[in-house]
Amino acid sequence: MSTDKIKIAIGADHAGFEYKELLKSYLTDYEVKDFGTYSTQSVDYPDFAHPVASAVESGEYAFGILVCGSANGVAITANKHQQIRAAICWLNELAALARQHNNANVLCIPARFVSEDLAKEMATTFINTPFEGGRHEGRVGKISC
Ligand SMILES: O=C(CO)[C@H](O)[C@H](O)[C@H](O)COP(=O)(O)O
Repeated sequence: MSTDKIKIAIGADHAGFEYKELLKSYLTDYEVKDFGTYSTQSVDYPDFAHPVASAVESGEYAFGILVCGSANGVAITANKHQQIRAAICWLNELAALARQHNNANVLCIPARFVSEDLAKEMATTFINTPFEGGRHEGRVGKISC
């Protein structure tokens, strides 16, 4: 039986693994697919950011959440995908603005720089904040070369 839950693709490297597990347990109102990594063993973040970005880019998943130590690596990787707008957020207001102004579809969380509670708050805010459109529509449209 299909669910009507919002579909979320989540991924992390070893530095984001524990936050990914925390978010999976927290985001029970959504259909969350875990693209790995699956332990704290050192791995390469592109190996997990690309599959999440592709899953969102395909349209199968509404949003992606990527977690690594600084969020820089996963964001740089995800933004290589033409249809991805990945935003690094370290304040809840930034998570809201990424959706409102940039129509971001991937949230990148710096696990080594934010609390567990803030990570959970940002994820919920990101998923539930609509894009404002209006003056932002044209700007976002100019992002893709
Ligand atoms: O974005 C990153 C790298 O640009 C992430 O922060 C990685 O999680 C980090 O580089 C991992 O560092 P480590 O010393 O290999 O754990």
